[in-house]
Amino acid sequence: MKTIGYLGPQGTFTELAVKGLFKEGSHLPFSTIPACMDAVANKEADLAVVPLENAIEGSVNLSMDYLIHKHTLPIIGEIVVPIEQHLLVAPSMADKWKECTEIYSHPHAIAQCHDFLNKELPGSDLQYTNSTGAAAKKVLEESDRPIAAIANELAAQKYGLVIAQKNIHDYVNNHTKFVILKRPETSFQVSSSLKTGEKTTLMVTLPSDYSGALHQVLSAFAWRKLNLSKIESRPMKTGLGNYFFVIDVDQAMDEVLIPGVVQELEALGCGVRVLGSYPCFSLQNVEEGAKNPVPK
Ligand SMILES: O=C(O)C(=O)C[C@]1(C(=O)O)C=C[C@@H](O)C=C1
Repeated sequence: MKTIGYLGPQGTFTELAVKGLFKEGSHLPFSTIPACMDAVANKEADLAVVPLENAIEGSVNLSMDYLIHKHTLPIIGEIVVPIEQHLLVAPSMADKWKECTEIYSHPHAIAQCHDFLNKELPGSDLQYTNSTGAAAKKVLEESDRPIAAIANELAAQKYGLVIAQKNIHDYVNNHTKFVILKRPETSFQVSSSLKTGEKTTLMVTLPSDYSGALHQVLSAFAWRKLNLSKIESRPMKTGLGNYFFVIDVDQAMDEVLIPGVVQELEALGCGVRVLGSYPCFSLQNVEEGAKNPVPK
């Protein structure tokens, strides 16, 4: 039976992703994203599920940077989860939620709700936690104080809180993409009826900064008619102006086209690392009850 590490505690969106995709195996919460990835590298867990990108707030840089700079953990799957942020308070604060002076949540969750917070709770202190689940737990632990958490329905159930305001995220179509990581030497694969497609993710570094360098990189994909669904630059952390690119190709690794791109880029002097070629899944059309199961 495999152990799946996730960003905990119970009641996070990452737990929803894990519960949606893995019907078997034991689910092990970790309090930070790095701890989750360390657990796979150290063989404490077989797989890790961590958030990578949100539709409103963009990339979860901590996950991406840790993957690039700390551990070489291949991506073996991606799962997209619809995100509904709610304002949770202790039952005694249900009718007095406007009196809350401190709002706790993960930085991404707070960023998804800035309009709501400005309008409904102006002047409140925004306090960052490692996850939305940790924020809900904090509200339970300090239920005698006027504090609230931004978190999901599962967290409300788990920590005995009430939803004072539902769907407080500023834009509809809020989704977060999570990736599933394994150790290089293991051979786990993820399969599920929730599959929506396949993807290959490459990390590319340029040999030096010269005019047209990125254009040359992109042409290697373009003339092969390989569709890219994402390109993002992140600092190499070696000095100002030094970047690497993370490129998502809209198809699985094949025997000709993607290896051809890799060879062409290497011939140009680029560094190329395949971060993974993997199936993509989505919880978008899963019924509410299955998406937000009440924890046992
Ligand atoms: O805190 C959680 O519940 C998480 O799973 C983390 C996370 C994130 O890192 O973006 C995941 C989804 C939401 O976008 C908010 C927070």
